Amino acid sequence: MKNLTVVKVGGGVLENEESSSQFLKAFAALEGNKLLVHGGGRLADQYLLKLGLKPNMVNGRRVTDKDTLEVVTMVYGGLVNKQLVANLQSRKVNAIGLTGADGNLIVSVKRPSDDGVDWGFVGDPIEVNADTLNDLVGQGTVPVIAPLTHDGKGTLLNTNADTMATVVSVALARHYEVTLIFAFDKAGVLTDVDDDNSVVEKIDEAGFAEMKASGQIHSGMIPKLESAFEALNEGIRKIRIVGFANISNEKAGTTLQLEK
Ligand SMILES: Nc1ncnc2c1ncn2[C@@H]1O[C@H](COP(=O)(O)OP(=O)(O)O)[C@@H](O)[C@H]1O
Ligand SMILES: CC(=O)N[C@@H](CCC(=O)OP(=O)(O)O)C(=O)O
Repeated sequence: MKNLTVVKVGGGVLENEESSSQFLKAFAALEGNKLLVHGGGRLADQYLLKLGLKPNMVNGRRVTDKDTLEVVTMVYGGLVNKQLVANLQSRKVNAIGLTGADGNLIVSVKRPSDDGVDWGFVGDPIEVNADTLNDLVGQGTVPVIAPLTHDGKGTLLNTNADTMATVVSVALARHYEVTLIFAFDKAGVLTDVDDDNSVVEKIDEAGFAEMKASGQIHSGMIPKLESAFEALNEGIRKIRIVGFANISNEKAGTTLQLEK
């Protein structure tokens, strides 16, 4: 089977021009088939505030009312996605920018209200059109996917970018040996979130549970690891969580392990 590297890059990297450019340089240099899933949560926060709207995150996911959906559609599907594509084109990577609605790539269902949270226009993916992505990759293009999906009835939905990367990787595992890399603004999973020298080299689900219980792992790292372990259990060959400039360094960052 052919290899494919799926990279997810988060808003912490993209909100800063220098880190964004450093990441894109490293991504452009990756050899072989590749695909990029991007977030942009922190940029969405900035634009929401500029427009007088209040960001509302619960357990790492954004409560998305109608106004917020309009802003995230513009920020993720427009500004961030197209800037990434243009930057990659300048590096001779033939990127093609897509949301989950384009080519019917990802269909999702509106997340039901739970624990008293009305999520609004948040989508949980139920179907990924892996064949279309496979065709694009096969043509030598590099899909760049924004964290927006659709319900098949005309409504766009906001979907967590870590979840997008996971479902895309799992769906493409039918066609490729997939390596999934979460690139972000820390060196990896850390025992001390303020110390980039405290990288945990390998983590399994028991280790994750322990670090979560002790409070060493918190906030955005919880949903990231939850979706990453789901992908590992569904047959993704290798999953790494690593600093944005080190994606091609096999030894850098944290590698997820199946329970022994
Ligand atoms: N143990 C940990 N190791 C590294 N980062 C952690 C840890 N616990 C919490 N975090 C936080 O998780 C953040 C990454 O999650 P998130 O902001 O959702 O990422 P992204 O930028 O990829 O969207 C880090 O910036 C860090 O503040
Ligand atoms: C439903 C939901 O939470 N959607 C996310 C999508 C963007 C994202 O995940 O961006 P990062 O990777 O930069 O965090 C949000 O709007 O924040």
